[in-house]
Amino acid sequence: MKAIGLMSGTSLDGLDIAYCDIQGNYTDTKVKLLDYREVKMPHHLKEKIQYCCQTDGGHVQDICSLNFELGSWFGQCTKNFMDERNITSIDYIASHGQTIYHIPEDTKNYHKSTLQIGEPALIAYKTGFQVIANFRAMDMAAEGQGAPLVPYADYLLYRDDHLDRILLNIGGISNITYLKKGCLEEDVYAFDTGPGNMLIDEAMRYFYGQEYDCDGKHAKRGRLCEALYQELMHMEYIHMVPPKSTGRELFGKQLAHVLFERYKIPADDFITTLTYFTADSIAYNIKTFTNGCDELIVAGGGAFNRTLLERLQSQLPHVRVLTQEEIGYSSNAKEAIAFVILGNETLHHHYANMISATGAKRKMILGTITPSTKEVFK
Ligand SMILES: Nc1ncnc2c1ncn2[C@@H]1O[C@H](COP(=O)(O)OP(=O)(O)OP(=O)(O)O)[C@@H](O)[C@H]1O
Ligand SMILES: CC(=O)N[C@H]1[C@@H]2OC[C@@H](O2)[C@@H](O)[C@@H]1O[C@H](C)C(=O)O
Repeated sequence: MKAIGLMSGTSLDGLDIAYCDIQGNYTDTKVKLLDYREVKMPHHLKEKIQYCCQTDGGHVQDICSLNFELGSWFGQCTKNFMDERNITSIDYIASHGQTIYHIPEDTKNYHKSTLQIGEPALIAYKTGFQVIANFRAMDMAAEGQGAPLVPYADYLLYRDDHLDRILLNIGGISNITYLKKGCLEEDVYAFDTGPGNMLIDEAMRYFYGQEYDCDGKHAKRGRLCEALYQELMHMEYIHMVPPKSTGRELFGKQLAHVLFERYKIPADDFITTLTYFTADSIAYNIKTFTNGCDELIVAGGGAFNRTLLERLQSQLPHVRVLTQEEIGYSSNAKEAIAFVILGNETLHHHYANMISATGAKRKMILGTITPSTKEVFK
C-alpha cells in the first residue's frame, strides 16, 4: 500500500508529510520512506494554536473554527505535496492532528482527556482519499494516557537481538522508548521524560524574536545558572514514575514566562541552562527508569541542536549517542512514518497501543476512519 503520514507536533514548527510504501502488518511490517516534506506553519495559524492551548486563551468558538481551519490547511498541504510529486493515488492518509490540550489523568475538576484537532473530513474532501485520525482516543477509553503512541512503531522497526536500544525523540516534548535486546512487546517501556525544545524555543522567542536556537549556538555561548537549573531539575514531573505523559500545559509558555520574571540573567545563560536541563532531565530519566542501553538513537528537531546532544553524551558516557541520520533514517520524518504504521494497523483491524507505555487496560484498535470521497466525485 501507499500512504501519507501527517504529523504536526507540540513544537508548532510545521507539518511533516511522509509518503511511504507499507507492506504487511504488526511484526511483519515493511515500511519505506519514498518522499518527505515539511511545510512551515504559517505565523497566523501558530498564533491561533498557541492561543487555543492556553487555559485563559481560546474560547469555544476559537477552537471550533480552528479545527476546520487546520483541517483545511492539512488537506491543502497534502494535496499540494501530491501534485508537486506527481502522486496520483494513495490508499490512505494517517493524520495525527494538532494536540491542543492533554489531561493524562483525572483531576479534581477534569476528566482525563486529550484533544487533537484538524478536522479529517476536510483532509478527505481536499484530497479525495480516506483519512485515519484521532488515534489517541481509544487508548484513553481503555484507561490509558493516550500517549505515547510511537513506541508501537519503534518496537516494530528498531528492536534488536543483540543491542539494548533507546529511541529518543526530542520534539516539543522529549520521549523515550526502551527496547532491551531480544525484547518482547510486553517488555517495551516508554514515556515522556519532560521538555524537548519547548522551553528553549520560548526563550529564543522572548529574548531574540527567533523560533529556535539553530544548532545550539546560543546555548554554546552561555553559562549555567545553578539556581534556575536546580529549580527545574526538582520539578515533580521529572521524578514521577512512568507511565507518564506531558505537554505544553506543564512545560509551555506559562512556565517559561514565570521563569523569565523570576531570574534576571543574561539571555544566553538562560538558553544554556534550559538546554542543559532538557538534556539532563532526559539522562536522569534514562538512568533512573531504565537499565541503560548500548545505543541511544535520537530523532526530532532536537537532534540538530549540537549543544543539547553534546551535553546528553557527557551525561551518558557509556552510551553511543546516534542520530537517525547516522543510521540512514530521517529525524524529521520519524513520527509521520510512525503514524503511517498506526494507520496501517487500523486498516488491518489490529491493535496499535503499547499498553506498557500508555497504561491502558487493553490492547485496542486505534483511530477513526473518514472514507474516501472519490466515489462521490465520479
Ligand atoms: N538546526 C536546529 N538546531 C536546533 N534546534 C532545531 C533545529 N532544527 C529544529 N530544531 C528544533 O526542533 C523543533 C521541532 O522539532 P520536531 O518537529 O521534532 O517537534 P514536534 O514534532 O513538533 O514535537 P513533538 O514530537 O513533541 O510533538 C524546533 O522547534 C526547534 O526547536
Ligand atoms: C498528547 C500528545 O500529543 N503527546 C505527544 C507529545 O509530543 C511528544 C510527546 O508529547 C508524546 O507523548 C506525544 O507524541 C508522540 C507522537 C507519541 O504519541 O508517541
